[in-house]
Amino acid sequence: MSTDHAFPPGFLWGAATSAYQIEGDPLADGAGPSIWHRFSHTPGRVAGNATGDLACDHYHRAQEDVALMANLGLNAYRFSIAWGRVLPDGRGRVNQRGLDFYQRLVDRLLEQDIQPMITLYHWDLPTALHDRGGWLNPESPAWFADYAQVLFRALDDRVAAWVTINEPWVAAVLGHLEGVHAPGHADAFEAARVTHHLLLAHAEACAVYRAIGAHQIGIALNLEPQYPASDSAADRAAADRRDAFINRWLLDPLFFGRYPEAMPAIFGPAWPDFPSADLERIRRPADFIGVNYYSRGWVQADPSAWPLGATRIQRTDAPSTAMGWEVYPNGLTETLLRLKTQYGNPPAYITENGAAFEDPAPVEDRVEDAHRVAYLRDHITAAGAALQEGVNLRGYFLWSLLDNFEWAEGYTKRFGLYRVDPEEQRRIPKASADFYRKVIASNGVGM
Ligand SMILES: OC[C@@H]1[C@@H](O)[C@H](O)[C@@H](O)c2nc(CNc3ccccc3)cn21
Repeated sequence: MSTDHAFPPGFLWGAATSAYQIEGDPLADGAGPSIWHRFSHTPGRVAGNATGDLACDHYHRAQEDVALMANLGLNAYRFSIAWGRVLPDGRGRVNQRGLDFYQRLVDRLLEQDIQPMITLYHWDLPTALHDRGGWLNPESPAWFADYAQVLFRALDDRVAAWVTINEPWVAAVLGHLEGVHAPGHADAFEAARVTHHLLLAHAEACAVYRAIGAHQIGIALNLEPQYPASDSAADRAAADRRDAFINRWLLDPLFFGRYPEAMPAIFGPAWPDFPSADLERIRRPADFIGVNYYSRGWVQADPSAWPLGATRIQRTDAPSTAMGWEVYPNGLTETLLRLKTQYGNPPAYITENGAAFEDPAPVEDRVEDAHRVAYLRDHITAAGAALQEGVNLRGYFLWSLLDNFEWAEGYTKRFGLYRVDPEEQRRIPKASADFYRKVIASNGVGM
């Protein structure tokens, strides 16, 4: 069978980044601090006590980075807006200099025929709102809708697609249950309410957009297919629980207006009785689903592992990335096919896909990242296979354009097509950049 999966004309080939991970200078021009600024400046929270103060200095190098995107041949670029740059207090007063940065960025992208896809929230809540309860506050969906409206009015004439929230699951579970992401809470009673308010925030922003917007709006979910480590009934049940916990917890309310039945059993008393009217609002039809795919879960039953009684185990007989995530391209095809067979085949974008590897040192200003080239080739081929099965896939956004601030891992994990070291700020091309340029030029993976 040919592996040359031709993609349809108009398919979007993009790259993805987020504000806190690449911009640097988070308090410039009157910006207000975010929970990631506070978290990364708290000793011991991030590897090497790294912060986003430098990152890729994109706030001052945006023109250079847009030239890189044009040189790759991207026809789309997914980036996020730092809420605190636009609304330093999270609400009310607009910081025009912060908004102007994004106006200029959008205009530069359009000059290069690169379509902007803007993520409104990629985890960097203003501390001013966190100090009022943050996503635990029932007012938080309204705060988000007001912020979204400011951006819709300022930019919707030039922006093809909006993503409301990036990975509500990660924001809630890593930030409020496991405590390894900002704001660093480890409270069983927070994650379910934070997730619910993030979904309501998505719904309220969609409602505002329906009234004033003219393009597309969606949400980006981290979707990870779960497989039992053995065919034992215990492992199969554990994989089902982890599938509900990671995938269906978000998919089912967004598409069916209900949470999976497993959730109250998983969380017990920490699972509130959510009003059905809320679920009806959450079920508002967004225009597309964003799929952030990296790997699959290989799941073993483990009664000691609260709250699931299941753990994701590292396979020793399969290749994995520097994050310890198994390289499993078929999981991308299976995840996309699931959206077709179980969730009504909605318009979908792969809003993130990529890998961190221990890249070799640059030689003559180039990095030979053969592992990443292989990962990308296999996953783009897997996306093409899903298209051939009738999945309503509209685009692919590679994570990431640049090596950047990888959250709690700091700068120790590199996902970029270009190598960046914060202390010197050069953009050193990798072999994967050349590979991706060829994929875009031929609209698919050849041979
Ligand atoms: O880790 C790579 C990227 C990260 O840099 C992005 O900001 C974020 O959107 C992102 N999401 C995933 C997949 N989900 C995930 C699961 C567990 C921990 C962290 C992220 C990977 N990534």
